[in-house]
Amino acid sequence: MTTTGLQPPPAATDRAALTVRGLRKQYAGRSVLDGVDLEVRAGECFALLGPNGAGKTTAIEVLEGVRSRDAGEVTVLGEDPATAGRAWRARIGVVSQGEAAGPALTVQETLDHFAAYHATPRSTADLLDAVGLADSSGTRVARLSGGQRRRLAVALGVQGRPELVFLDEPTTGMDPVARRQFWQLIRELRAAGTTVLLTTHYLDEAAELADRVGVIAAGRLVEVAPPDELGAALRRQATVRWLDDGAWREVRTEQPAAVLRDLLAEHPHGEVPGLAVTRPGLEDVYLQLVGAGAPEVDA
Ligand SMILES: Nc1ncnc2c1ncn2[C@@H]1O[C@H](COP(=O)(O)OP(=O)(O)OP(=O)(O)O)[C@@H](O)[C@H]1O
Repeated sequence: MTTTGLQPPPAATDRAALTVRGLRKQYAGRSVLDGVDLEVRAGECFALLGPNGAGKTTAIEVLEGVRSRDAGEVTVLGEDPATAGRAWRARIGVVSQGEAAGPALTVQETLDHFAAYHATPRSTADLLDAVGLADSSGTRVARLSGGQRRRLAVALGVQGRPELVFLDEPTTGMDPVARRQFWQLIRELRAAGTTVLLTTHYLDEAAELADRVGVIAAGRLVEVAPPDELGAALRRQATVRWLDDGAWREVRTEQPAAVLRDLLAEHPHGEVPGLAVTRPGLEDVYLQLVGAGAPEVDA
């Protein structure tokens, strides 16, 4: 695997790698996906965020062609995953939440074994390096830690040089070093033009890797935007906080400078005690979008 140094990644193209229109899915009459529309461009890294049970895995499995849908149009690399054949499957890589390999083989044997299923597999040595498993190549899969198993799953998912790779919570259980190693792998895949669709609960991961983030809640995509533009209306709101005779005062405003001017005019000879101006970060915005407990933003 080659490293990309400090070169910027190539821009995603205008060509769609996948499109989803009106995707619906129910389990036992309970709606999990309630009309999802989504387009991921070729070469793009797209992160799907959402709380537990929001339907991320269901959506990704429909796109992988391993789960049926009740309604909607889905096109992935030009084909409907529900009917696409082996040639199409060879063009996608899958890292699911489940176990990716049997327990009896070693890491090296596992990668060598699955290499035979691909026309032009990445070399086992490169994969071991890329996911940081070189020192564990002789370890049986049964003896790997949870985080090491995730690394092996990631290696297997990208082994066949897929055009499009689906990663469902790829870094769950990984230690911070392994996560950063994984991030580097994703940057390298993206630099090579691979389209990446991942789900994650880590907002820093989405911010670090994704060109765009989609937030799914109550069966719908409630917002799609680049990470630093997510919840733009919410982010415009600043909170000005200060101590007034020992009691905290707080004002939410789109014009914090005006509030500060008034405050400074009231304190001509000294500091405003406890003064702070903050804006919501990605986590605050996310919590607002999924309706989970962050403070309301006033107009
Ligand atoms: N095979 C199934 N049969 C019945 N219900 C299911 C099935 N698979 C998932 N569900 C339910 O559908 C909802 C969405 O599940 P899904 O796994 O797609 O969510 P998720 O967003 O991936 O969650 P998490 O972040 O916890 O992985 C959940 O309430 C789950 O219990």
